[in-house]
Amino acid sequence: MRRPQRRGAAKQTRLQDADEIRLLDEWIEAGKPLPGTKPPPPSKSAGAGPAPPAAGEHPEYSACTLFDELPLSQKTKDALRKEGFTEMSEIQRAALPHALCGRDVLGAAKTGSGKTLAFVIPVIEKLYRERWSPEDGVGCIILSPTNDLAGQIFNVMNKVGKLHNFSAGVIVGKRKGIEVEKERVNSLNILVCTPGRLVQHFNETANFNCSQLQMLVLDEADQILDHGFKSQVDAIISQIPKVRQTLLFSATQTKSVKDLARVSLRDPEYISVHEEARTATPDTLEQYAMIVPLEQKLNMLWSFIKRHLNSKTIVFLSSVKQVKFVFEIFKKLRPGIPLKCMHGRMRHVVQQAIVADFNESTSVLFSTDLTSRGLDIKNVDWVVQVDCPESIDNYIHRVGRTARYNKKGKSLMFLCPEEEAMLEKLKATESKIPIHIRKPKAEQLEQISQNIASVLVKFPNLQQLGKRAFVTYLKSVYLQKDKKVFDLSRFSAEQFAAYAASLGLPVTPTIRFISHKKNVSKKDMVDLDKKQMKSSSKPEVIINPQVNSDLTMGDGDDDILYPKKPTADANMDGLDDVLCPKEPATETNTEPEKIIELGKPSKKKKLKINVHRPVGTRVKYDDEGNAIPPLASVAEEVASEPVVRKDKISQRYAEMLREMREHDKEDKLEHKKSLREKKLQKKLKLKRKKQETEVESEEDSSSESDRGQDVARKGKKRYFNSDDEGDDTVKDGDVLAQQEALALKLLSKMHS
Ligand SMILES: Nc1ncnc2c1ncn2[C@@H]1O[C@H](COP(=O)(O)OP(=O)(O)OP(=O)(O)O)[C@@H](O)[C@H]1O
Repeated sequence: MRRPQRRGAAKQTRLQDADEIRLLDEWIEAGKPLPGTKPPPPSKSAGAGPAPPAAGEHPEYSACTLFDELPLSQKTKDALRKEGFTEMSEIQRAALPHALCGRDVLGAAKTGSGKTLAFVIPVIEKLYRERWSPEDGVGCIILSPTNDLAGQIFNVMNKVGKLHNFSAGVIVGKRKGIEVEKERVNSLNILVCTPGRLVQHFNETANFNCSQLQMLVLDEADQILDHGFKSQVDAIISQIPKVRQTLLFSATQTKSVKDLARVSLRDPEYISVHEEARTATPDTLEQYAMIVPLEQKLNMLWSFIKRHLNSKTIVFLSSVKQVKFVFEIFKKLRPGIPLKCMHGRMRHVVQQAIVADFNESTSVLFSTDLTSRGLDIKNVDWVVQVDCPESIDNYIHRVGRTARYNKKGKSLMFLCPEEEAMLEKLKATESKIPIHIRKPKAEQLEQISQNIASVLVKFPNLQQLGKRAFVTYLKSVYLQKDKKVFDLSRFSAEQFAAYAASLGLPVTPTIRFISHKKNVSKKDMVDLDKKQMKSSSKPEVIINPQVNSDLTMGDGDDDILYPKKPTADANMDGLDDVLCPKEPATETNTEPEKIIELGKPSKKKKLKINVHRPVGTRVKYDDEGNAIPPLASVAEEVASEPVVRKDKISQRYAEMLREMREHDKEDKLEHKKSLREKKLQKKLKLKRKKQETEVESEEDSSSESDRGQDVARKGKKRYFNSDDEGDDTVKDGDVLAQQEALALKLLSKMHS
């Protein structure tokens, strides 16, 4: 019962579709723009909505401004409206009318201007009007240079084509799951893929057939037609029909006839909507460049991030190793904002997760050029190019990750003084890049080399990564084609050493590939390594004095790292956001890990006194608590002279001798004085005693007349007192005679 009903509904739909397709074909044919024409500037009434066409009437669509005014299927229009796309961008207005009527298009427009819809819509409409069904196999191939960009295009395709019945698939990543893919690839109508993976299917998948292909699209066409993809693109072209529609899009389009001949374009419409524009980059983008010595780049990057904690930032570095190293190190130092990293060595699912996460959060994404093209991430505030872009095109694509689709954005590029030729190229009139030079003050830089060195001590595997980051950076410069900009021979051995030190490395890694260079001799490098090995395990950063003085030259208004409060003037020149960024995010831990935590644990040590210390080797300390070796305090701090000066030492010895003699003299005088005092005391004592005796004898003589019984009593007593002096016995002679007489009397009585 239900089956006939369903069949009936399907038939009804088919009939409706057929009617719509017939109408669309007529409309497209009747209103198609003349070859080589551009749409006129949008009229003031644009956006008011389409006037309903009268029956049988086919309104002009080559000059329209709304998607609804285009000869598109109702399903596509409905999907576009649901996704919020109503008004067309410039490239869409210019490219869609030509593409819809089946012409080949070579489209160029600034980054973030909506090129994706300019090719996705014609793809869907073409297959719809050709009444393509799943059984018809591959009808369209879209080539993208990277997995992520292919995924992004596939998502747009899904949104715009969600009401249609086509099957579409994204073919990217590694070989994992390829067997399942081989079984399904022939039933997909639209393939979004990287060139390599498509060639793989041509080579390995039985019955893989693209003989019915209607359309070939190359996004980032200049890159896909470049050397890197040459053999793959040639292989693909050889496998697909010559009669097809071809669309090529990029922000930096190839004009090479050779390239175009390879993809056999037929009378292509060259649509470059911003050719006459004042700038090659979005008008809403503010662009800055700073001259930063190689060894100061990390300090500068750290200082920038610390001062823009509320900004979503993409940081471009030139190699995977550098991305990994800077990401890991900064993560350990904790700037106070979430950090992410992205490079080609990650699995595709991980890349997807990172992009999705970065899309939603305010964070810093360290990346290689993997994300420099096409990636459409919401609300990126800053693009920072730590390493010089390899070309102007590369610069345009990198900065194009911000200021997308009329949104504001800013970019900052660090250039080594040796790479200033790139600045000249960018500033050349034909480049059309309005870039401003900013000279940061030296005090704006937070020096983090020592902190990095401490992290490396704690995490030896990071030291290995640091070495590799150092080597791969130099290698990437060495391998660049543009020698006017990239020339390692302009760097001195000292600069390499300072750069290594800025990465926290204790010694400069060996750089074999530049040992043959003229002005960086092998001897220089070896000498430098030896010097560093001898001097200390913590390398010192050598700052080029010329560059350092340049850094201090900036005036206050150039301030990117130390933004000021907005002033009327700042607002006038559009620098307000640079000068006064948003308040830092409130993070629980915004401070970098202390060096102590990163290095060895700090324990309070007990003060030990070395009793076995040889005499004269006592350690002295300066005002900041640094140990001074004996006699070092007399050394003069003149870098060009010997640290310890002999004449100063002998002068100091003479002074010490004079001081000692003076002390000796004083000591002797002191000693003499104390001796004299002791003698005096003794003398005084004797004198006092003598005086007392004299007083006593005077008393005796003065009372001689009254003595009577008292004298006898005193005499008796004094006699037995042996302590009395001799003089007294003489004075007591009478008493003795009396006693002798008494004794004789008693004796005679006894005998009788
Ligand atoms: N007509 C439109 N209306 C509103 N938003 C649009 C429109 N067209 C495109 N956009 C939005 O503009 C953003 C940039 O579009 P898209 O990624 O296609 O730019 P692009 O020109 O391909 O940039 P790139 O050169 O960097 O690859 C996307 O977020 C997209 O959704």
